[in-house]
Amino acid sequence: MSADKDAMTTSANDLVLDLPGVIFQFHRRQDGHMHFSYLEGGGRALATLDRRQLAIDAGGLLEQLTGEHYPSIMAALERSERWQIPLATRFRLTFPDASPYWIAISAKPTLTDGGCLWRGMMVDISDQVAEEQRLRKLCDTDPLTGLPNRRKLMMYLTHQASLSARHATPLAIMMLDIDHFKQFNDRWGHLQGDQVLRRLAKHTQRSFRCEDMVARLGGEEFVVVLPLTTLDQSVALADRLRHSVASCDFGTGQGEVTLSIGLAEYRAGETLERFIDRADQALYGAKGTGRDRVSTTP
Ligand SMILES: Nc1nc2c(ncn2[C@@H]2O[C@H](COP(=O)(O)OP(=O)(O)OP(=O)(O)O)[C@@H](O)[C@H]2O)c(=O)[nH]1
Repeated sequence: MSADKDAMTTSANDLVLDLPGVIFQFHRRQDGHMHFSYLEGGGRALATLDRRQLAIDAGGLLEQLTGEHYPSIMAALERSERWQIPLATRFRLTFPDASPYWIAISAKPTLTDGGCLWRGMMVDISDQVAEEQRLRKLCDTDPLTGLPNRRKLMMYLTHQASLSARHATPLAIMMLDIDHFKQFNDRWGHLQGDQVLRRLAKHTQRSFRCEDMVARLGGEEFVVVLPLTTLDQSVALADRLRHSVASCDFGTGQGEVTLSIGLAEYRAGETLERFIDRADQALYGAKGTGRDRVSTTP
């Protein structure tokens, strides 16, 4: 028999060991007991799993390995069993001292006397998820400063505004703009201008708590979202930032960079456009009354 023919007649049992994932049969009894009655395949994740334990009782180990994803896996099993629809979900497997694996699972349910049996496969999608995360970060990040961009800002602000409206908690935003930046660029050059934008981004981020988001709206305009902060509190924070920036050397000497800052506190029910516009109007108020100042009014 030729080598080609040998390769074609390889049995399914041999093939399964070389799969880049696993095929399985998983049973859940009505009393909640779960086990894998079959689990074979290749791939990095399977090598680290305690298959003997999973064959006897999978519940504890699954809960331990999937952590915060465990409830959503259980909910997906529940839906699949109740409606007899294919199980299709993804989850993270976490092992001590190793990076987590992302696994996609796809299986067909069959009702049995004592519960439900799923037959299907699990595939390691860690590389794909890492790529998705890289692309998402790229979509959400301003390339010059590394700060969240307008898209990310709007998503965060939408979430914070809804929390503020639901819990009646304060939410403020700070709109900041470098004064006479055109003159700065003209005098020191565009590259030095870029350097100022990068350093100001870092400086501003370091000045706030991690739940406050500093984003670049575009040009020399930045926004800081301040959850659980009233207008009065935001005035104090803005003044502190303004003073620290004015006394900082961004590479061309102290006092070369100053900020005008506009502030607004969210009013439940108003649109985000209106909220941002009020902060913008306040910023124009600060520009119109001399710059290097903080304003809450147009
Ligand atoms: N270096 C650099 N400059 C930028 C960037 N984005 C916008 N600018 C410059 O920022 C300047 C903004 O100018 P203006 O809108 O006239 O505002 P301004 O000169 O700061 O004046 P006021 O805001 O009224 O104090 C323009 O010269 C833009 O070219 C950037 O990414 N890098």
